[in-house]
Amino acid sequence: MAMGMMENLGSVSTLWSALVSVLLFWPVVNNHVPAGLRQWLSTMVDKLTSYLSPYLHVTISEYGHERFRRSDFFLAVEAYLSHACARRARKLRADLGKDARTVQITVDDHQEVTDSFRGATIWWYPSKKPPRTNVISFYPRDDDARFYRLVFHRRHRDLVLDAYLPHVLAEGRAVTIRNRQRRLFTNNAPGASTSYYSRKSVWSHVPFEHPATFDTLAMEPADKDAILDDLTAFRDSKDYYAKVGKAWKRGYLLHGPPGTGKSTMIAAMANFLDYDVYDLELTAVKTNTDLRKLYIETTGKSIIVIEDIDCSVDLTAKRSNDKKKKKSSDEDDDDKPKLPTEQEKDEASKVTLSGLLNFIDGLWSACGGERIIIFTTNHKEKLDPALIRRGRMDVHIEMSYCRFEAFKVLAKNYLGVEQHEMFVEIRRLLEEIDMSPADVAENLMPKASKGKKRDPDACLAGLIEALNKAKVEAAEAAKAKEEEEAAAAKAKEEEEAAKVKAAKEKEKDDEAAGTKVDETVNNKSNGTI
Ligand SMILES: Nc1ncnc2c1ncn2[C@@H]1O[C@H](COP(=O)(O)OP(=O)(O)OP(=O)(O)O)[C@@H](O)[C@H]1O
Ligand SMILES: [Mg+2]
Repeated sequence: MAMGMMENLGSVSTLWSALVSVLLFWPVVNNHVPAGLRQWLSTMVDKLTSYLSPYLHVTISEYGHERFRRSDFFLAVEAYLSHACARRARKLRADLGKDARTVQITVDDHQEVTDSFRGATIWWYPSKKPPRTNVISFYPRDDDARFYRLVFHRRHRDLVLDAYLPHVLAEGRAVTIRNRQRRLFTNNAPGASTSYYSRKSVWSHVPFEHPATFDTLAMEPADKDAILDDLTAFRDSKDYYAKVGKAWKRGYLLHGPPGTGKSTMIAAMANFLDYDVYDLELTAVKTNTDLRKLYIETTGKSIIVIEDIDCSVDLTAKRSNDKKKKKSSDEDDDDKPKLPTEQEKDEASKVTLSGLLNFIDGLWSACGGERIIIFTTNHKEKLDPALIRRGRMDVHIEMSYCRFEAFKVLAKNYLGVEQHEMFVEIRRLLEEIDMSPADVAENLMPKASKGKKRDPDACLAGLIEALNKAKVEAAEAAKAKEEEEAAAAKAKEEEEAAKVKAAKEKEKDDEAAGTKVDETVNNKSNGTI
């Protein structure tokens, strides 16, 4: 920021600057004086105007201290002005947003806009550095860099510098976040490179446009409210996490049978929190180092997801093998340093459980905050307890089969029906039959092939039919299982009986053999054979 006098804003400052321009800048603009004299004149103008004018100005440059990166402050001001003041401007600029879909409206260069803050009036003036025709710049941006200049009365100096500018920064950032196109990142796309040495980004992304929300998510209302409360508390707890010295992150484990809404829940969470989603495919990560790099390249306000964690890497087995290996090497420990074997080298270059634990909560989690980590699995019991203990996976959410309350949400979403006479029957069936919300939803969809319009009666009748069919199938499956178990038990019983019989026969044979030996011994002692 540079402070000094302003030339052309506000009624009083306009007068000053017009006067100054006419008297002093005219020859400068026309290049009628040599460069050295021009600079001296310019300095004198600054001194004179700052002495005489009651107005101060602050300049916010597009490239700040960094030559290749647009200053965050500049971007925040741009967003703030578009949001708060553009309505009052007469000249606007329209650009294509970063996502190349939305139109971004900003205040045009040289277009004055006014803002007021706690009784103070502030004039904003977007502008552009004039090109320096006789200078060849190494940095092309030097010649077309834009800047914002704000002008205010000097009696508001403290208010503007201490309160207004921080307010503009915070508001501008909030607007940027609200307007941004959220993204779905993946490490398993052709454009992404997970190699540590590659210069390419390790993530590639597409716009995140999943329509799921908590309103459309079918689950018990009490469970849903508990999750919403937890997410809200997390989002608003920046200060709390800082106070207790914890990285600002939270882990969720979503477990349950297929089709119960785990992936849908993740999308609903991302939409609720307005976060990006990083879909981490562990099987595509070669080493722990690559895993670390992936973590470092995630940004705040994001959800990092590892789906089907039990299938991704055989982490449990690896750790127990490691333990066994360690034990056996301890046993024949002869105090000699050993070089790693080829197999050990190979193991070291893979993603291991400890690598994943580091990923979740190690040193690396210190870089930035506001991240949610979600694992999903169909088999919670297969996971290593270390991976899902509280503190890593803070909340365990069981996604279960569709019961009546969840069904009501689906009926409302899919059919627009909140009450129906068939609900009583459906409630009874759902209480005794395990059907996933995905299957229930499928039955509520109109059958396109029949070319029918969405008819709630037909859809609900179809669901009842499907539930009854599932009931019969479940009964048959249970009967078959029972029979299988009975057959297995019978086979085991027979096996046991055969074993007992064989043992008895052996005993009998042994006894018979023993009598024969006794007789021989007796005969020997009597002198007869
Ligand atoms: N609880 C639910 N609420 C609303 N829709 C659901 C729910 N569960 C499943 N669905 C519907 O079923 C489809 C499949 O659900 P989803 O992919 O979320 O299941 P999942 O639990 O992730 O399954 P998997 O374990 O196989 O990954 C979704 O597209 C959604 O339309
Ligand atoms: Mg899923």
